[in-house]
Amino acid sequence: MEGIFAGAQAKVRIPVPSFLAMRCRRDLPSMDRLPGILVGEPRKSTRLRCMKADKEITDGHVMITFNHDDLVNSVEVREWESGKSLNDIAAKQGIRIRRRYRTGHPSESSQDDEDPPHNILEKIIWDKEVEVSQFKWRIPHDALNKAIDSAPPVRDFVGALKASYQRTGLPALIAEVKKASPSRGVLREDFDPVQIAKAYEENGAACLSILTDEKYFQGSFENLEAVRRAGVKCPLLCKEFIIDSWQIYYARSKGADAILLIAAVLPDLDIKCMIKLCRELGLAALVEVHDERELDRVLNIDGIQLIGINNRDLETFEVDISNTKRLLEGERGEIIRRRGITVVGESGLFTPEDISYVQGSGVRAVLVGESLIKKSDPGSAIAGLFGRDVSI
Ligand SMILES: O=P(O)(O)OC[C@@H](O)[C@@H](O)c1c[nH]c2ccccc12
Repeated sequence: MEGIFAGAQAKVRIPVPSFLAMRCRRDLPSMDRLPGILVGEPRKSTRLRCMKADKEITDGHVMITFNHDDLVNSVEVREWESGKSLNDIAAKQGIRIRRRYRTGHPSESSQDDEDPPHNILEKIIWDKEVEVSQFKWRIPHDALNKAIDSAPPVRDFVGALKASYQRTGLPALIAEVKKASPSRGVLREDFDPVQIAKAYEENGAACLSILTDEKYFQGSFENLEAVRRAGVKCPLLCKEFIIDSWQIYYARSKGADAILLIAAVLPDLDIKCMIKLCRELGLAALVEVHDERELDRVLNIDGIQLIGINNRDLETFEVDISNTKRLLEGERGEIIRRRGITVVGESGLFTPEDISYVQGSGVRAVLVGESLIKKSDPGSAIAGLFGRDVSI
């Protein structure tokens, strides 16, 4: 595989997703986890190497054009070229979640035995790495491309949130279709995702969030597809632990209108490239943060429209809704307002007081699961959550 090097002002076209690269090259360096950006043998050269856009790889394939400078100047690329591992690079950005496979290949040694997962989020990610690598081989790229071609059109997720806020004067609701969670166990036994989705829509939800992780949340991509096929008009967020651009294509093929990117898991360059990919596919990206450091990282990335502040610490499960207020105070809140970024308050919202508390902090949308799904009638629980009927 030949590397290409572009001159100072040239554009570098990079094939995404990385799974194609993985099919062509088995000797990828650890950085192949970045979404299709870094391939080749960086240690042998100080020059940036990108995969040559040859026909076999690019046929019928979405290409993303990166400004050459974006890549060369990226800290990750420079560090990678000097031989650092992805986990080291991520750790320098304050990311505590480590990846399981140092080389990116499940066939090679993992760190399970020496140093098992430190917390539940890390465990979820390690399992997800295995799951995604298996899926990628099972669903060939051509099939995925065809599925995307025949997928229903993307709806405007951010537009739906803004319209709802303007209509009601209350934070727009992203109602979560969630059967279970690792922190709370099974939330609802009689779980019919389509029925619940319709009830949420009828009762004023602006958008829906559909859990697709099976192992920890008892969700599925079938649920996402079924809700989309049932004619629900609310735009859909695919609630998945995304670590690879392949998953974004997959979510799109199943009818998602938006995806979630978790800053506690993804290095900056992953977030940048995934956002770019979302734009190419017409998807919205909800970028989730939990603390100031993550928010600062995300605010340094161009093109972010939607930031989620999770009140739940995914490493410890502790929930504290004052987290939203703390993060939006001062200059950070100012920057967000100036840029017109929509902030979503996530998790632990149960009462009209909770809603007005986060609204007062600057939130224009809320993501709510447990407090609705546990009620005998989740649809009519929406009016109870907001203190009034928000469907009119
Ligand atoms: O059920 P709650 O406390 O209302 O939370 C909903 C949502 O915020 C939560 O499910 C969530 C937020 N971020 C996540 C990331 C992965 C899985 C789940 C989540």
